Amino acid sequence: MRIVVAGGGTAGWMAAAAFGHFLDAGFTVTLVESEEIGTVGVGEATIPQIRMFNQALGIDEDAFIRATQATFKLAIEFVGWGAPGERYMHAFGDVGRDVGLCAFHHIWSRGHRLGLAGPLGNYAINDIAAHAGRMHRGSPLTSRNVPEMPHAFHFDAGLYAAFLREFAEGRGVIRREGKIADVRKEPLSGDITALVLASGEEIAGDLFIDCTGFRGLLIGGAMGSGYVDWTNWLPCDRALAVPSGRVEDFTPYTRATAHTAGWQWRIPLQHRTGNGRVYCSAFTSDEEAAESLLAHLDAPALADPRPIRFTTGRRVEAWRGNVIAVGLSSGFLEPLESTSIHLIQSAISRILKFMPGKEQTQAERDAYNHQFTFEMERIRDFIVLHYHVNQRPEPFWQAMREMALPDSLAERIELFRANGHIFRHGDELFSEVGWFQVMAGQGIVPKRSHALAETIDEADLKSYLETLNGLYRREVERYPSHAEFIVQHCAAPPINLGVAA
Ligand SMILES: Cc1cc2nc3c(=O)[nH]c(=O)nc-3n(C[C@H](O)[C@H](O)[C@H](O)COP(=O)(O)OP(=O)(O)OC[C@H]3O[C@@H](n4cnc5c(N)ncnc54)[C@H](O)[C@@H]3O)c2cc1C
Repeated sequence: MRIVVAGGGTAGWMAAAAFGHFLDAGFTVTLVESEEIGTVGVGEATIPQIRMFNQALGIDEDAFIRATQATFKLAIEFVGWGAPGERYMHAFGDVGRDVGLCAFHHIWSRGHRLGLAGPLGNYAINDIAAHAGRMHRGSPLTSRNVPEMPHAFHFDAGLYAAFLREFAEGRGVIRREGKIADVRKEPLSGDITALVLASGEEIAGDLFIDCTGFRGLLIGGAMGSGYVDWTNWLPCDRALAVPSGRVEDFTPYTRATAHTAGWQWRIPLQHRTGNGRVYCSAFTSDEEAAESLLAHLDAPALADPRPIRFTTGRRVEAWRGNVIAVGLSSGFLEPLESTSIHLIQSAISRILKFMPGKEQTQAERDAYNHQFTFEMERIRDFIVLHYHVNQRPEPFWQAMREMALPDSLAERIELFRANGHIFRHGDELFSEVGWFQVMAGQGIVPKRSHALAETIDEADLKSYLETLNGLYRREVERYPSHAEFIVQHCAAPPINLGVAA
């Protein structure tokens, strides 16, 4: 069985690394990439699932951090999303602890209504550690009543692809440099039989993984799988990315700050900080966006802002014929919750589960595409939630507030407003805890408390919340600072990136 991966960005090299690691005799894996075309070069914040990918491949975490100039990530801080000046964290891991059958979010909501609860983040160890700029890995130091802190990473996308390339080539993946100019097809089935490079060389295969980025060269170009456009719900269509100088005390969290017609990311790495502005071209100009981006850096820019254009949405079919799209070729959701690299990982694990043979059936493709669509739509809803529930005054934000929502999201918000219920649907990515942090963080208050939360004595409720907060705070005080933790375990060699004139 010959697998051909088209494209060598994050998606291409993650796929090649996984195939090289998990598939042995009977499979060959060839990756084709073009240095001339290059990669999108962004995608530097992740969610904790990336650790499962690294662990499955047997990658040592500290070696990976050193190789990619990575830092740890415990949360995303949202600044100005509910209203200008407000801020909250979407922290990884649990918030509080359930009491019997009563979920913590119901307990907190009642405490909040009675004026007995502090901010939600007081009850999430990741939030407390992120605010304090502290880091710890593994079992808590003091007490088994304190949870572990799940973490992810910020890393340099270019260094990550290089790291995975070395890993993949070490496991037999063959890399071919060249520009894909055409494809050969089997006349009856329409399946691709070979990629034709500009040099005339042909690369034959049985299964083609399209990792050609926004171009979607194989899935869209050769196979004609259309695109479902979600611009009506997520109208931001441009981004500007710019690195800035290293900050000494880097935060263990990503920051996403709302601005006039979009938002700005800040991703601190060991050697520099990644920044970018995502914006809606119907509400602001490229010049305004660039000026505002540069005015909100916390260190000098190291280059000129790099423009990127995109259309939010997904492929109608991510698997068509013998082509499966992975990464940006399969669709795009803006990086507000750092989900794209996770979607790559999830697609790779789905491909490995299906592991199509030479004879592929439509039933397999339908099942795969159904799972892909479900996953994308749920994440889409989560991102739309951030935009929709706002009290910001600018025209862009008013339009976001007034837009008609996808039914699946409208139902979810209505249920939460009524009595604080949140239910995870199937194996969607974000749990009740994630949905709750964003709903509460952006100011949605349920009208009624859950009946079980109502039965808790007020004094008990107060003492329970105080105990949890005290326990987590005392634990976090023992942890080293994020910067100290990195020095102790995984400091990367310094890189001098210089400062743009
Ligand atoms: C503004 C922005 C910010 C983002 N931030 C995040 C984030 O914080 N976290 C996150 O998880 N994700 C983020 N993403 C998404 C993330 O960047 C991508 O998911 C990731 O980089 C994967 O890209 P890719 O490999 O699919 O495409 P690319 O990186 O574009 O790679 C495409 C590859 O295909 C090759 N190619 C294309 N055409 C040809 C051809 N004709 N012949 C040969 N080779 C060809 C290219 O050379 C390249 O190697 C962000 C995306 C954008 C746009």
